Amino acid sequence: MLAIETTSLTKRYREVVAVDELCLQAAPGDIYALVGLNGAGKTTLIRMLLGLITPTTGTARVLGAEVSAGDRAAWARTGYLIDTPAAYPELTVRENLHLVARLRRLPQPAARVDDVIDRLALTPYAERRARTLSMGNAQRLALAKALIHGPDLLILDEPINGLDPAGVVEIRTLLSELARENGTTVLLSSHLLAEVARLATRIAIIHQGRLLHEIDPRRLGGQVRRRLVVATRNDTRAAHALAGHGLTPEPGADAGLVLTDERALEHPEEIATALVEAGCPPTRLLVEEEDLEDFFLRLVGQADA
Ligand SMILES: Nc1ncnc2c1ncn2[C@@H]1O[C@H](COP(=O)(O)OP(=O)(O)OP(=O)(O)O)[C@@H](O)[C@H]1O
Repeated sequence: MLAIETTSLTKRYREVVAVDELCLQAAPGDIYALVGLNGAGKTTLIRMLLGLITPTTGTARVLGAEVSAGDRAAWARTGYLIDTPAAYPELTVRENLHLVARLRRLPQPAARVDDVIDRLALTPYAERRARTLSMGNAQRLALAKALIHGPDLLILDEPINGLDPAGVVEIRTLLSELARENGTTVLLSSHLLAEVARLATRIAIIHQGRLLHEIDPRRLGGQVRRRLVVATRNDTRAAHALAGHGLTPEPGADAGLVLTDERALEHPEEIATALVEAGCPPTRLLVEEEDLEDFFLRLVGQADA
């Protein structure tokens, strides 16, 4: 059974198509990341998955059941964080969490609250009023509320916004553990692409409401562009020598030469040897790889062209 499955899911607001015939699938234990420019449709998708808005056409299934507003069974197994972290400002962190535990009618609420405070490193702030929390700790409290009932599915809109670098690492570790050890499925949206590349098991690039590309980050290496950057003291001579070996050097943006020939990328040492033999040894030789950000911008740019 899939944790999330959408079939031609579409949401229109008058002339705006916020989500357009979207077909996505996330398996249990996936950390599925949605990335896209502002207005790409990520939040609209998340709201449909949570039953907060109804699709114009198409369907969404979550944990095996079609999403419908007010479905308590699905709500009991799902945790979510959307919009700005909302907590009762005058209540303490612990009181806020007790309230959620009571609303969800959890057995042994005090133990659950202690456990989630500990998991999210909120112990030093447990007796602080929510309004006095820093943005990062407010975000931790919001995550604690999403996690308190041990959900099978976590839906998180921008969960690492506002966290400091240490906080980002903590949340990454926590989400990875939940997915790996408990089989929790995590669907998240984020603009922090470097972080997404580390955390996610699948990445969906959403553009103008459509699924532009789906990536397995472990195989990103097979999909991104690579190039060999060579610097020498005499680029004209070096270019001539490399062309003599059947290669196609291009001038680099600043200086030096750029090669994209497969042979050059696989065997940069042959390039070094050829340049030494031609009397212009490399002062720099580096295989550069597009990162997720470059890859994302290139795909989005191509889609708009
Ligand atoms: N209630 C609404 N009424 C009209 N248009 C809307 C509504 N909600 C969203 N939209 C439009 O739908 C499109 C998708 O918006 P959405 O908020 O889902 O994007 P997003 O990918 O979450 O963006 P961001 O990264 O900025 O949060 C945008 O063009 C937005 O203006």
